[in-house]
Amino acid sequence: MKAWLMDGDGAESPRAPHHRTPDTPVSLEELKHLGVLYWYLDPKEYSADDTDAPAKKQMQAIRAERRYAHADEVVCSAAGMGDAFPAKCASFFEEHLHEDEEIRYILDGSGYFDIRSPTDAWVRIAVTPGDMIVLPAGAYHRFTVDEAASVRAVRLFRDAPAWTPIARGAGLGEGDDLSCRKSYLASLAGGEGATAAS
Ligand SMILES: CSCCC(=O)C(=O)O
Ligand SMILES: [Fe+2]
Repeated sequence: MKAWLMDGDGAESPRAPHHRTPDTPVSLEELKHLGVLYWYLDPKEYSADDTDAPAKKQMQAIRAERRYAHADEVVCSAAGMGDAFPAKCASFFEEHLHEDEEIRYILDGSGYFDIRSPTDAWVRIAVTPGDMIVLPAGAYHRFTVDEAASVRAVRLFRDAPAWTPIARGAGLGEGDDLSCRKSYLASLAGGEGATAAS
């Protein structure tokens, strides 16, 4: 996992890295201030079916602690999605939030999760196999594959899955009015988040 502040909003070419010049890395500590959680679970030691595989055990421990009852797999590629791939990519890349955490464990391929900094800059988080990431409820974010255009990931969820993305409206949009958004903003203001990755 690597993260950096993006140069611009990436709208013209979502799959390009969009590093600033000079590069402006964002540390794991700064991501923590944004409410992002991160683990590395060695993908060579992960098996979906073998509960004795070390990385699977680690995942089970995280799931138990954080009450992630639901798990499934998502394949995001032309091969995996066929004709639906371009439209799916477009919808993943629309800025949105969820009322619950977004949890992903990368199995194959790579991609970018983008999350807003407290000053509304985009922080780009590059993920590769072994990366397990949690984006907090109420945080505006988006996802894109990178130039290799393929990713396979485990999706985890508390209770029954509700993947509904809530778009950021213009001004006082839908997302801005939700209690999860207000809680998230309060968590930033209460910590050192207000100065992180700005
Ligand atoms: C790396 S997971 C693919 C994208 C996705 O599931 C999402 O954005 O919700
Ligand atoms: Fe999302």
